[in-house]
Amino acid sequence: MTSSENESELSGPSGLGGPGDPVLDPVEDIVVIGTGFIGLPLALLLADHGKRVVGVDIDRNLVREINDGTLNVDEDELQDLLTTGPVERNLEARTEPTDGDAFVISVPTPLTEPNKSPDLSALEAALESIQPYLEPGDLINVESTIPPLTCEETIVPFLEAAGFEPGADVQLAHSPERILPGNVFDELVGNDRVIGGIDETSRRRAASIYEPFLEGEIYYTDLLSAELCKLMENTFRDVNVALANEFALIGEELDIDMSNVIELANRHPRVDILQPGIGVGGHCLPIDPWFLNEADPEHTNLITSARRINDKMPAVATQKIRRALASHADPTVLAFGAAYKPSVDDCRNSPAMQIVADLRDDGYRVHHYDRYVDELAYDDLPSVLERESPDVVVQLVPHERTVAALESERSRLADAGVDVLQFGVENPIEP
Ligand SMILES: NC(=O)C1=CN([C@@H]2O[C@H](COP(=O)(O)OP(=O)(O)OC[C@H]3O[C@@H](n4cnc5c(N)ncnc54)[C@H](O)[C@@H]3O)[C@@H](O)[C@H]2O)C=CC1
Ligand SMILES: CC(=O)N[C@@H]1[C@@H](OP(=O)(O)OP(=O)(O)OC[C@H]2O[C@@H](n3ccc(=O)[nH]c3=O)[C@H](O)[C@@H]2O)O[C@H](C(=O)O)[C@@H](O)[C@@H]1O
Repeated sequence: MTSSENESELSGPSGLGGPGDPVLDPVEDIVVIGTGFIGLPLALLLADHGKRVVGVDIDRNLVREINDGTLNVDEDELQDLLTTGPVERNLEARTEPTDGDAFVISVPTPLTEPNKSPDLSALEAALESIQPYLEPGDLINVESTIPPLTCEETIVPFLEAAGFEPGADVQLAHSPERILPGNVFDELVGNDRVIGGIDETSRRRAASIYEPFLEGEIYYTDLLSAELCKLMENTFRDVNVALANEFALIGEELDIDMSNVIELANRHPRVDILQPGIGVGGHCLPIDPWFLNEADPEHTNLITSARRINDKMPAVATQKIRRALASHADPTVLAFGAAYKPSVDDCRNSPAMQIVADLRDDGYRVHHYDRYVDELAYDDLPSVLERESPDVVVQLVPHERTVAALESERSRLADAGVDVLQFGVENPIEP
C-alpha cells in the first residue's frame, strides 16, 4: 500500500499536488548520508528500484567496498542486491556528499558516557556536510533515531542559520527506521512506516522515497510524534526484556528455572512475557530509552530501572560462569558467541563481549569465537574443541548452527569431564 491510499490520515491542507506543488515532483536523486546497517540497505533498495542514489560515508574502506561490490553483508538478499545490474548502474558510494533532491540521514546517534546524554555529533557533522549542496526545494529526511525535539531544536535552527526556511524553501521529515537486524530486507519492505514532517509537502515527498518498494502502510504525523514513537517502541521492548530478566532473578532466588513458568504464564490470553537473557545489547535498546530520560528525568523511573536491570545481567551470567570455573584448577574456557544476539555480526554493546572481558580481567584463559564475527570466526566447532581442549565451554549467543554443533558434541564433552554452560535468547524474530 502506498501513501496515496492512506490520504485520509494526512493532516494539513487539502488540494495537495496542484500545479507547481513540489509533491508532484517525487524525489529521484537521493543522497544517503551514512551507509551502515541502516543506510546501506535503503540505498541498495532504492537503486534497485531505479532511483539514482549516492551513498556517502566517512569510512573510506566501506565506500570502496560498496563501489567494488565486495562488501560482506549478513543478509543474503542484500548481498545479492549489491551486484544486480540496476544497483551497479544507479548506486555510487562517495566520501563527500553531492547534489540531490533528497538527503537521507542515517548516521549513528550514540550516547556520551558515562552520563548517558545523546551524542549528536555525527548528525551535526552530516548536516554540515550537506549544507554546501542544499538548494531550495530539497528534502532532508532523518532516519537516525533521535532524541525528542531534535528536529525543532537542532535541525531547524541549523537550516535557518544556513539561510533556509524549513517548510517554506526546504522540506524536513523524520522517518525513523524500525527494521530488525537479522531480518532487514523483509522488514524494510514490509514494515509500516511513520513519517513525521514539518509540513504536508515534507511528509508527502519523504513518502515518495519509500513508495517504490514499500509494502507496509505509511502513517503521517508531526516531527515530535515521529521522534517519540521510535523511542517508545524500543523502550517498550527494553522494559519488557527487563521484566523477563527480573522474573529470572526471582527464579534464581527461589531456585526454580523460570523459562517453564514464563511459558505457562504466556498461555494467558493477555500475557506475553519476553525471554530472560544475558543482557540487552546492540546500537538501539541500550541507548534509546536514555533519550527519553534526558528529555524528562522526572518521569522515567520505570524506564531507567529497566535499563539498570538489563545492564546488570552480564554480571549475573559472569557470576554463574565463575561458579562453574571454581571446580577446575587453572581452567581453560572456550566461549562461543560475541554478537549482541543470534544471526547478526554486530558486537556493539554486546553482553557476550562484556562477559568475556570480565572473565579475562579475572585472569581466566578464555578463547573466544563467533561464527558471524570476522575476527573471531571458525569453520568447524569440533576442530576448535580439539585445538583448545577446554575445561569449560560457554555458549553466550545461541546462533542456530552453534547450538546444533554443540548439541552433537554434548555426550563426548560430558565423557571428557568438560562443563557446558548455555546462555542466551534464541533469535527473537517474531512470526
Ligand atoms: N542498527 C540498527 O539495527 C538500527 C539503527 N537505527 C538507527 O539508525 C542510525 C544509524 O545506525 P546504524 O546504521 O546501525 O549505524 P552504523 O554505524 O552501522 O552506520 C552509520 C554509518 O554512518 C557513517 N557516518 C558517521 N558519521 C558520518 C558523517 N558525518 N557523514 C557520513 N557518514 C557518516 C559511519 O561511518 C557508518 O558507516 C542510528 O541512529 C541508529 O540508532 C535504527 C533502526 C535499527
Ligand atoms: C521495538 C523493537 O523490536 N525494536 C527492534 C530493535 O532491534 P534489536 O535487534 O536491538 O532488538 P532485539 O532483537 O529485541 O534485541 C535487543 C537485545 O535484547 C535481547 N533480548 C531480546 C528479546 C528477548 O526476549 N530477550 C532479550 O534478552 C537480545 O538478545 C538483544 O541483546 O531495535 C531496532 C532499532 O531501533 O535499531 C529496531 O529497528 C527493531 O525493530
